Amino acid sequence: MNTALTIAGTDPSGGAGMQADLKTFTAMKVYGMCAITAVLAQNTCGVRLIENVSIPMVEAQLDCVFEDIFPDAVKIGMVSSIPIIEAIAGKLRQYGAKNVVLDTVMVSTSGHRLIDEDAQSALTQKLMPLSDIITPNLPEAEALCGFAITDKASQQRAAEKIAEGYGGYILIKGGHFDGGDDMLYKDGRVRWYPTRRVETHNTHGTGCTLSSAITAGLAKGLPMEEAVERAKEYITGALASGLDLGKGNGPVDHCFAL
Ligand SMILES: Nc1ncnc2c1ncn2[C@@H]1O[C@H](COP(=O)(O)OP(=O)(O)OP(=O)(O)O)[C@@H](O)[C@H]1O
Ligand SMILES: Cc1ncc(COP(=O)(O)O)c(N)n1
Repeated sequence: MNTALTIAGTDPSGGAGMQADLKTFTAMKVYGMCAITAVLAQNTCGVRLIENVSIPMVEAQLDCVFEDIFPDAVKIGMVSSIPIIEAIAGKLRQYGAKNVVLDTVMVSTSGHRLIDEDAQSALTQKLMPLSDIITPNLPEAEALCGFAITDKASQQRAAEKIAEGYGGYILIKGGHFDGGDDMLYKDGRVRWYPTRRVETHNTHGTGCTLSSAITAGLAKGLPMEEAVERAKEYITGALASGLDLGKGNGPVDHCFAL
């Protein structure tokens, strides 16, 4: 069985963070593992409290995984502080982690900041160089490229700008364009993944789910373009299934195909 590790924060209501990642790994028949960076009190309505895990605990969790069950792919989700980012970068380098997917989590759907403002540059300087793909949404891509993205042409220019300091794949998700398409970019090559828009407010954790589905595909040995294609099919199916839970933006149905 192929194996995947997520390094992420928690969501006790089960729709985002490591809970979403592990459900996605399981639904895609990959053995899922998890190192927790922060414990969050959150639900479909919003984030109430965040407690970062200590650095020795982050490092020890990663040692436990890498020394025992070496993951075929690794996803990095919420990493909120500079010391946590540095600890993760050190361990990924020490163990030679492969197939690294970096979901550049900055702000939750509910508008809560999930990364310290001063940690954003550590994310780009320390974790991006270790990643095979980054998966920013539109606001995150704007933060990375430094200008506004208003249409497909500027979405592509943003990827070109981000690529000036980064050699991996860049997937700029178009979800925040009200059903815009996702764009995969590398070395001047562009591939668009059309979005079949689902009319729903239940979108909590879509970014987490898409990036962990890509991670599962890479763990199975799929080439990047195919891993993104399968992941896009998976998130569309999970949204379209019609699960309706919670009082806010509900979770997607990770188990729609089981
Ligand atoms: N209503 C929708 N219908 C179809 N696909 C959607 C919808 N909303 C989001 N998606 C898809 O879900 C994926 C993640 O999208 P989005 O751009 O919302 O990322 P995100 O902002 O990181 O997600 P999150 O809500 O977890 O923060 C993309 O592939 C996007 O096209
Ligand atoms: C632990 C954790 N990681 C990531 C997200 C972003 O997901 P969303 O933007 O859908 O709230 C989240 N809410 N919680």
